[in-house]
Amino acid sequence: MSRSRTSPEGIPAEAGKAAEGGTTPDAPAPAARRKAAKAAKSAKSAKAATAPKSATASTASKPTTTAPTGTAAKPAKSTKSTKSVPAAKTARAAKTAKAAQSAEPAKTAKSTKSTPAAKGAKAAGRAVAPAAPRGAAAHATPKAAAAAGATAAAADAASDATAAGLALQDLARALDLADDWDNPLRDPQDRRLPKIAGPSGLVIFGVTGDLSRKKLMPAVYDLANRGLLPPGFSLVGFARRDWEDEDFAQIVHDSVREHARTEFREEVWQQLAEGMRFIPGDFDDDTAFKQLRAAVDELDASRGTSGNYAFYLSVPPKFFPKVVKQLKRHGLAEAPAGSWRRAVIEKPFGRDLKSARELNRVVHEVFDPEQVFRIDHYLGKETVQNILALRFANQMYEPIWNRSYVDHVQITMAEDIGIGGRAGYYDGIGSARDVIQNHLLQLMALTAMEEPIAFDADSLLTEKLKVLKSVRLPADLGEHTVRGQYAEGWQGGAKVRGYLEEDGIDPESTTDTYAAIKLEVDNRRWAGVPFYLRTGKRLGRRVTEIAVVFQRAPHSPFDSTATEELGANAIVVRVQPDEGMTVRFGSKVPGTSMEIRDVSMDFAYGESFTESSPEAYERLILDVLLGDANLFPRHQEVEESWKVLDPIEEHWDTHGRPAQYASGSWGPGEADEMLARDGRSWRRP
Ligand SMILES: NC(=O)C1=CN([C@@H]2O[C@H](COP(=O)(O)OP(=O)(O)OC[C@H]3O[C@@H](n4cnc5c(N)ncnc54)[C@H](OP(=O)(O)O)[C@@H]3O)[C@@H](O)[C@H]2O)C=CC1
Ligand SMILES: O=C1O[C@H](COP(=O)(O)O)[C@@H](O)[C@H](O)[C@H]1O
Repeated sequence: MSRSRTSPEGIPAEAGKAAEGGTTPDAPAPAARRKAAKAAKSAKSAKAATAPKSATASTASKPTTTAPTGTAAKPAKSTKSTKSVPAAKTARAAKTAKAAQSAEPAKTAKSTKSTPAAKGAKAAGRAVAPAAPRGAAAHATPKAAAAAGATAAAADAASDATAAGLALQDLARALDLADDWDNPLRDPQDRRLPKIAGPSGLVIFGVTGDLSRKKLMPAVYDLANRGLLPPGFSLVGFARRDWEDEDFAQIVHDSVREHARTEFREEVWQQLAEGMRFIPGDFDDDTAFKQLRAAVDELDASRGTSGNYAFYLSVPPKFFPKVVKQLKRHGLAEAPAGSWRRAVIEKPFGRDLKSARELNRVVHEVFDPEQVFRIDHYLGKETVQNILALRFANQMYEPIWNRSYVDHVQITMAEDIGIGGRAGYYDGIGSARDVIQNHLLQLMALTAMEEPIAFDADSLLTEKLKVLKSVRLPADLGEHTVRGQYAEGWQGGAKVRGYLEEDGIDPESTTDTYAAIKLEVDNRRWAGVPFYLRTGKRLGRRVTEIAVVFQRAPHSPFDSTATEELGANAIVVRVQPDEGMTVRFGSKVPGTSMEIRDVSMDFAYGESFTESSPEAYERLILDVLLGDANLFPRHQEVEESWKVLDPIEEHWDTHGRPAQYASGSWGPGEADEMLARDGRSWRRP
C-alpha cells in the first residue's frame, strides 16, 4: 500500500508509539491475543468478501486518544464494528494477529527489526503502556500522523475482536491477504518520528551524586514521560548508601519532582518506579557487584530487559578505570547472545593526553570502541546540533563562512555560579580542563569543520578530527592565553566568596576558574582567522554563544560620521539560555541624515517552535539506549583536544598565578588586554 493511502488524521497515542523506530518489550497479554484473534477473523471475512484494494486507510482513521500510562492500553473504541473495517485495515489486523499469536514475551520485543505486524500487535495488545509520546503523536507531522494512523487502524481492528478463537490456518490465510501491505512507518530515512528505546535498563554508578540528582534521574523520567522508554525499562542505582529499593525510589522521586523538565504524572512515575533497584556498595566491593549482576538477571526475567544494559559512570573520574574493571571481572561487560552492553563515561576523560590514553586503553580492554559512549553533554543540546543544520542545510551562510569574510570567532561559555559543592573535583582541574578541552573545542570543531559526507558518527568524527588536528597554538602563550580566579564580589544581589575562600579549596590553589585562549585553524578555509575561546565561573551571567564576527565592508560610500556607531556584522548562535540565533548588521536610523547603527534579527526557539527543547541528557541517554553514537566524542577527538590544551596547561604551571577577577564581572582585565593587543574586544553577551 502506498503512503498516500494512509490517513493524516488523529493518532491514538499507543499506535503512534508502536509506529516509531524502536521496539517495545511488551508481551502480548491474553486480552491482546483475543483481540488479535478477532482481528484475524475480520481479515478472513474480508478475504471472503474480496474487498476492493482501493479501500483507503483514511477511512479507518481515528481521533487522537491518549493512553494512560500503567493501564492496560485499550485502543480507541470509535470504530467498533467489524462491518466498518475496510479490507486494507482488516488485512493489517490479520498481520497484527499473527504477530500477537506468535510473539514470545521479551524475545519479540528484542529485535529492532520487528515486523510491522508485531508493532501493530504491540499497539493492540500492550499490557502495560508508557505515557503517550507527546512528541510522536500529539505533534506528529501529517506524514507521521498518517503513518501512525495506519497502525492505529490495525490496533482498532484487533480491538474489534470478539472472544471467539481462531485457528492458526485461518490466520495464515488472512495473512496472505496482508502480504502486499507495506508499512509506511518503516521508512528508515524518516527522522521525524522519534525513536523509542527497545527493551533495556540503565545502571547509574554514582547515583547519589550531584549530576545524577540534577540531570540524569530527571532525564530518565522525562524520557519515560515522553513515551520514549520501553514499558519494562529498569533503573539500577549503585552508591555507598544503606538503602532499600524503596528508599532509592524516593530519592529519584524527589529529584524528579525538583528537576524534571516535563510535568509530573503519577502513572508514569509508578511504572518507572516498579523497575527501580538499588545496590549499596563501594566500587571495591565484589559482593556489591555480584548483587548487581543478580539484579540485572532478575530484571531481565521480571521486566523483560532482555540483557540490554547501559552502565553510566557518573562518578569521580579517578574511579572510571576501577568501575570498568569491576564490570569485566563480574561478567557485566559481556553481553549475553543477542543483547548489548554499553559503557557511558562522564567527563573529563583524563586530565591530559597521557592519562586520557591510559584511560582509553583500560576502557578498550573491556569494551569495544562502539560500546563506549563518552559524554559531552554540549553535543546533546539542540542549539549545538543546530550548528550543523544552520551551516549545511542552508545556502546563505556557507559562502561567507570562511577567511574571506570572517574576521574572527568568539566562543563564550560564561557561568554565574561558583564551584558549589564540587571542590574535590574542581580544584586541580580548573576551568580549561573542565570545559575548554571538551565543550568549547567541540563547539569550535562544529563551527569550523567541513561538511560531513553524511550525518553519521564516522563522518562527523572525520571532519571534527580534521579541525582539531589543524589547530595551531599561538607562539607566545603568555600573550595569547589568560587564566583567572574569581575573587569575592556581588552576584545576583548577594555577596559571594572568592574561590580561595570556598569550602575545600586550598587557599594557595592556582586552579583557574576563568580561561581565555586564542587558537587558529591552519587550513584553507580558516588560515589567519583567530578563534577566541573563553569560559569562567562567577561571571556576569550564564550564557553560552558562538559569535562569528565579520570583516568590515571593503569600501564605505558613507562619510565616517554616518558609520560611527556601526559595529562588525556578526552571526551569533545563542546556545543558551536564550536559545536561538542573532544576525547583527547595520541599518539606517530613520531621519533625514544618513546615520547607520547596529540592529539585529533574531530567531528564537521559543517563538518558532511550540515544544521546549529536550534537556541534553535526555537526548544523550536515549541515544545510548538506541545505540546511536553520533553525538558522542570518540577517543581520537578526546586525545586531539588534550593535545591542544596540554601545552597551555604546562605553560600556566610554570608561569605565575591566575589573575583575580571580581565575582559578577566579565573576567580579568588581562583577558580584555589580550584581545586589545589584536585590535579586537570581547562581545558583551
Ligand atoms: N555535577 C555536574 O554538574 C557535572 C558532573 N560531571 C561529571 O559527572 C561525574 C559525577 O559528578 P558529580 O555527580 O558532580 O559527583 P559527586 O561527587 O556529586 O558524586 C559522586 C558519586 O560517586 C559515588 N562514589 C564516590 N566514590 C565512591 C566509591 N568509592 N564507591 C561507590 N560510589 C562512590 C558517590 O556515592 P556516595 O553517595 O556513596 O558518596 C556519588 O554518588 C564526574 O565525572 C563529573 O566530572 C560532568 C558535568 C557536570
Ligand atoms: O560540564 C560542565 O558543565 C557545567 C555547565 O553545563 P551547562 O549545560 O549548564 O552549561 C559546568 O557547570 C560544569 O562545571 C562542567 O563540568
